[in-house]
This record gives sequence, structure tokens and C-alpha cells, in this order.
Amino acid sequence: MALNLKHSPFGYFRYFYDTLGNQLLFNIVLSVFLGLLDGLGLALFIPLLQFVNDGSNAASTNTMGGMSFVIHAFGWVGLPVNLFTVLAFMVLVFVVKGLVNYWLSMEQVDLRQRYMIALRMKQIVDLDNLSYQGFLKLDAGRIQNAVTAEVGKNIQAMIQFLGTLKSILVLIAYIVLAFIANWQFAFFIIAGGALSNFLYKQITESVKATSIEISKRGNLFSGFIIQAIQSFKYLKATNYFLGFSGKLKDVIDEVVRLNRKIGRWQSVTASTREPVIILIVAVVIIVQVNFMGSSLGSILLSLLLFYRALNGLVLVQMSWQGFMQNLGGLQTIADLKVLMHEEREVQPETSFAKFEKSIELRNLTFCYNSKPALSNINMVIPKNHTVAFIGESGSGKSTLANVITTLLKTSDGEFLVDGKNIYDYNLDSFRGHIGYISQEPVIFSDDVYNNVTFWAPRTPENEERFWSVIKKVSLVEFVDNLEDKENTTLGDNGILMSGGQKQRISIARELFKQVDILILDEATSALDSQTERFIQDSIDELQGEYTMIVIAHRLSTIKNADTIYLLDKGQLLASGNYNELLGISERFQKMVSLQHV
Ligand SMILES: Nc1ncnc2c1ncn2[C@@H]1O[C@H](COP(=O)(O)OP(=O)(O)OP(=O)(O)O)[C@@H](O)[C@H]1O
Repeated sequence: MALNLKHSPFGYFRYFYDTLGNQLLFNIVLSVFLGLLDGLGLALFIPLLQFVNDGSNAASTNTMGGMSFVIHAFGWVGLPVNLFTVLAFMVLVFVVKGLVNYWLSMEQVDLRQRYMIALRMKQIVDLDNLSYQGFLKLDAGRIQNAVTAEVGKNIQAMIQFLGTLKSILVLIAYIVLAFIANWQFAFFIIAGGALSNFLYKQITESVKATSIEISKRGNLFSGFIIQAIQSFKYLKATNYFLGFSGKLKDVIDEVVRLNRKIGRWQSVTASTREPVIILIVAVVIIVQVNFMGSSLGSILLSLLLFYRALNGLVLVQMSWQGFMQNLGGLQTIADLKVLMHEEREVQPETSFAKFEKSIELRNLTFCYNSKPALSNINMVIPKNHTVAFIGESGSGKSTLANVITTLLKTSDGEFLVDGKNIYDYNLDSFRGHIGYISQEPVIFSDDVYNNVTFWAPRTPENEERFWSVIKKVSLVEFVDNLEDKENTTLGDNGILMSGGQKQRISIARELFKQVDILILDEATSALDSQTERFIQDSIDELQGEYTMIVIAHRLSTIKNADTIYLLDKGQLLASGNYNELLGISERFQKMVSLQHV
């Protein structure tokens, strides 16, 4: 797909062609053929009118202008030109046209589906490739709007663009035939059409600008609504919701106003088009017949073709305006695509196979927007050791954990796993060895089994593994008491669970994944002390089995860690086990006495 959307008809064509390829060209060929068939069928009306007028059975060709070759063709294949043969040929032409039309419509249905799939798949791939650092820079509302509402607009834009293209090609076919029939008439009509088009250009520009404005408001609206949903409890409890709904209402009012504006312009276009066109035609016929001595027959044929062409022109303008109306969607998705492309994670091919010895950080520095959040960090975490990061809020604990998961890339220094630079490996394959448990448990709207196994097939081995991890996190009784056992739905539309139960489901998922490294980022801090103790016991049992990195504010949680790292303003202040640290760090002693551990 072209990365940048260029605002020109060719730019739009290129944008769609990159997705649809030669099927788009084939569509164009069919459209041209359709126009030619239609023009040919119409040309046969003239000899028919003559038959009716003369009552004769033989048609003269002089009233058809350049289109007389259609009648001559009867002679070339040895057919007499009479009412029967002309009518039969006309029926044949329109039957073929009907078939081509059907073919074209089916092709377009197929194109739409292919476009939608390509668009959706591309967005999924872009999201998958998006780096975490890039995600932090992007606005969640904007992403959500682009992958939901704007996709619909984008598809509409594609349909309207195809419609415009088809109408233009059919229009060209008619115009060529009209020129063949009577070129002077054709010339004047074209000039008149161009003049009227100039008048409507301003309207199209206004619709285009308004459409882009509407999409921007859509992003804003999605951003607000996501925040309102995410912070629903808080907003409700504090009666702040009212303030938020005021903001939403303002955006809605603005969108309504802009949509009205577009509607008004469209009504003006729709209602003035026809009278303007008829006026142009009438003027041209009077001039030609009275002052240029043209034959009315060829003007009539040219007019017939032009009548169709002008109808086509109306269709072109209508579908083009429809395209412009949805252009905002095209632009939003194209812009996001560019941003996502810039923020994508480029990863080497080499897969990380097995974690064997240690994780080592050497003089590691990490900056957010060139402001250091971690400076000169040195540490070695041997396999199956448990380490803890402690320190005041903002000291850099989560940032350090995010660097170890490779979600954030070091700005300076080295990050070695088993003595090798981790960035030489495919980072996704390394992340496959990591289990991450945060303060907010991740629960999907699906049953217990799928939540824990992440939709693993229900084979006897997987079921056995499922129950073994459920046992490890002490959830057997909980699952057994559910109405549908492991098939009970959790999450948004499922049963309500306590924070502790949710957290244990999250831990079970990581254990089922068979990871090597478990990162627990404030995993128990949202829980009451009794539940925390309970989960802490489960975690303690895992000690020695996994390489564990624990971030905690409560020091009781990390008492048994092999090494505790005390961070302060992004620097490593001290390290050692609990008792060692008590002996060497005044800051740690203070923290311990404050928490009465
Ligand atoms: N996305 C971000 N962009 C810019 N600065 C950030 C970002 N995330 C964190 N920081 C800054 O980096 C520093 C370290 O933050 P970090 O979240 O790692 O601290 P922490 O020790 O985990 O804090 P807490 O205990 O409150 O979770 C802080 O000064 C913070 O303001």
C-alpha cells in the first residue's frame, strides 16, 4: 500500500491500486466495454426512428453522422437492414450489456471484500508491529477510531471512488461516440459541461475540507469516550461524569453542524444540476440548427449519447462528492499508517531459542524524550533467581522492567542475555519466554479455560496442564464451584471475580505459557493484605523454578528475594539480599522502619 496519500485523482487511484492491483484495472476494462455497448445500442435508435417515420423497411445512413458504420456493419456480414434485424441486434447488444453489467457488479462486490480484508489485515499487522515506545506516543482514541469507524468510511470512499471511475469511463465512451455522431454538437456540450463543473468545484472543495474536519472530531470523540469508559467508576463516584458528557456533547454538536453543512451543499448540487444541464443543451441545439445548418438526425443521436453522458456526469459528480465526504476516513487511516510505519519495530530474523544462564545489564541508560529515566545500570540476574526492584515512586522500577521485557529499547549501554546482545534476536521470540503480571489483571471476555490457556486447543495434554496451573495458583475450588466449571465466561459479560481471583487467573496464564522469566510489576499491591499474602505464598512457591523480577512497594513482598536492587532517580543506589541491604543502606533501613516490616 502506498504509504502517503497524495491528494490528486491519480494519488487516490495509486492508493487503491496498491491494495487491489490488476483486479482494479480489469474493472476499468469492463467499465469501458459497458459504455461502448450502451453507446452502440443507442446508435440503433436512429434507424429505428427512421423506420417509424418513413414507414419504410430500408434505412438510410446519412442521419447517423460518423456512427453510420453500425448500419454498414449489417451489410458487411450479409444481413439486410430492416426493422427485424435492427431490433434483434439491439436486443442482443443490451443482453450482452446486461451480462457485462452483472459481471462488473460481481467484480465490484469482490473488490470491496478484498479491500476490506486487506485494510483490516494491514491494521492488525501494523498494530502487531507497532513498538511499545511508538504506542506511548500515539493517542489511544485515535487508534480506536481508525480501526473502527474510519474503516467504514474508508471502504465507502473506495466504493465511491470505483463508482466515480466507472462513471467517468462510461462517460468517456459516450462522449467519444457522441463526437463520432456530430463533433460540433459534442464540442459545445463539453465546453458547457466544463463551465458548470467550474461552478461546482468550490462546493466539492468545501465538502472535502468539512469531511476531514468531521474525522478529526471523530478522533477526539473516541478519545473522550474511551477515557470516560476507562474511568467510569471514578467519574461516576465523583459526579465528574457530567463535565465529561458536556465535552462529548460539544463534539457531537460540532459533528452535527459539519454534517448539516455537507448535507446543504449536497442538496444544492443535487437540485441545480439538471436544470443547468438542460439549459446548456437547449442553447447548443438552437445555435447549431439555426446558425450552423447541422442535420437534426446526427444532433439527435449525439444528444441521445450526450443525454446518457450527462447523466453519467451527474453520477460522476455525485459519487465524487460521496468520495470526498468519506475522504476524511481515508486520510485518518493513511496518516495513522504513516505514524505506525515510523514507529514500527524492526526486528532481526534470528529467533531466541532458550534462556540458559543470565540476564546482564551493562552501563544501561534509558531516556524518555532525551530525559534519562535510567542511568548507568549494571546488574546480573542469574537464571532462576528472584530479584526485586524497589525505590520511590518515579525512581525507574517499571521502566527497568519494561527494558528487560524489551518493550523499551536502551538508549545506551548493553543488554545481554546468556552473554549475547538481545537486540540481535527477534524480540518477539524473546518475549515468548516472558510472563508479565501487572497491577491490573488482564482478563479476556471468554471462559476460564481460554483465559488461562490463551485459546489453546482442548487436547488431553493441554487440559491436564490447565488443571495443573490452576492448582498451582490455588484456584481449583473456585473453578469447581462455577456453574460451568472451566467453561464459565469471565470478563466483561461473564461472572464477577474478586481482584485476587483475577490476579490468580493472570498468573495461571503466564504459568501455562511455560515461560522462563516472570515479571511481577506491583502484582499484589492492589489487593488487601490477606489476599496479598495468599498470592504471595503462590509466588513464593515458584521461587527457584522461574527467573523472577518483582517490583513492589511493600517490602514484605520481597523479603525472600535473592537480590534486591534499590533505585533512586533512575540510578542503582544499593543491592544485596534483605539482610545485606539492611546493613549497607540507610535509605533501605528507613524504608523498612517506615513500613514496620
Ligand atoms: N511514557 C513516559 N514518557 C515520559 N516519561 C515517562 C514515561 N513513563 C515514565 N516516565 C518517567 O520516567 C521516570 C521513571 O518512571 P517509572 O514509571 O519507571 O517509575 P516507577 O519507579 O516504576 O514509579 P511507580 O512506583 O510510581 O510506578 C519518572 O520520572 C516518570 O515520570
